[in-house]
Amino acid sequence: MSEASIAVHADAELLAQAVAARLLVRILDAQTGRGQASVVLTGGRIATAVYRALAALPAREAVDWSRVDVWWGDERFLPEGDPQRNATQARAALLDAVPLDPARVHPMPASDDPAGSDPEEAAGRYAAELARAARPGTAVLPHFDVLLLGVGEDGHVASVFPEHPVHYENRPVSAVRGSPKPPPIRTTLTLPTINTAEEVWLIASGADKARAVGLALAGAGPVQLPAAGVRGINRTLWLLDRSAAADLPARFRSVR
Ligand SMILES: O=C(O)[C@H](O)[C@@H](O)[C@H](O)[C@H](O)COP(=O)(O)O
Repeated sequence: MSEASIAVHADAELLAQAVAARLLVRILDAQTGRGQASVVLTGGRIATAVYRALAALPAREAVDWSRVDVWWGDERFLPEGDPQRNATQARAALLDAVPLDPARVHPMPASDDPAGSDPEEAAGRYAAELARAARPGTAVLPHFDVLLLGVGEDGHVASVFPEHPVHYENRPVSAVRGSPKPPPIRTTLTLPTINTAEEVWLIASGADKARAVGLALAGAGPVQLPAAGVRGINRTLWLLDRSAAADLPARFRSVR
């Protein structure tokens, strides 16, 4: 498990541009190293701004998009194509603009999925899809090169909310009912699943995130503040704008 490192950019727009450039390089590096890349997307405003910025980078053409696996860290349990679905937003911002192999794009199930409309079963189906892509042997999860997370004002990441029963879920993917952020029903990777990624990037912009970011980096408990429980295997990178970095603990202040 890696220690946190932090990069601070002037404002939300520059943050989105910088994260997009880093993500492009991360994908290229993964493809250079192992012939393919695996990215886990999330939802929310800053993540969508990153996807849009990546779609606008001319160097996106250097990526072999047919060898990129796309997974999701969480999803809002709504019908296919609903504009609030994280997958719908990612498609509009980036995925429809690059030549991905549709077989390597793995959205979480929609609420009107022909296989069934029960969120717990949907979480189970996604876990099975992950397992099918797992490395040979006993692994139940594929390799994730980089997993993106937004951070909520309450410190949630993906759809893991403070004090929510999802913290006690043993399966790799969980249904979430009663989400404090609408819509109330979601599916999410659990924190232990998130923490199998080689790199986890937590992206936050705006003054309303400063408290949660500060508490997470000060070592709050993960049940109270889920962002505090996130660690990538090789790297845990916090990507902040200046407003979100306003309450960093003293030992991190030099990065501002
Ligand atoms: O589906 C979602 O809503 C998310 O995946 C959620 O975890 C999001 O990333 C954060 O709430 C940050 O969202 P903002 O960037 O919009 O604040």
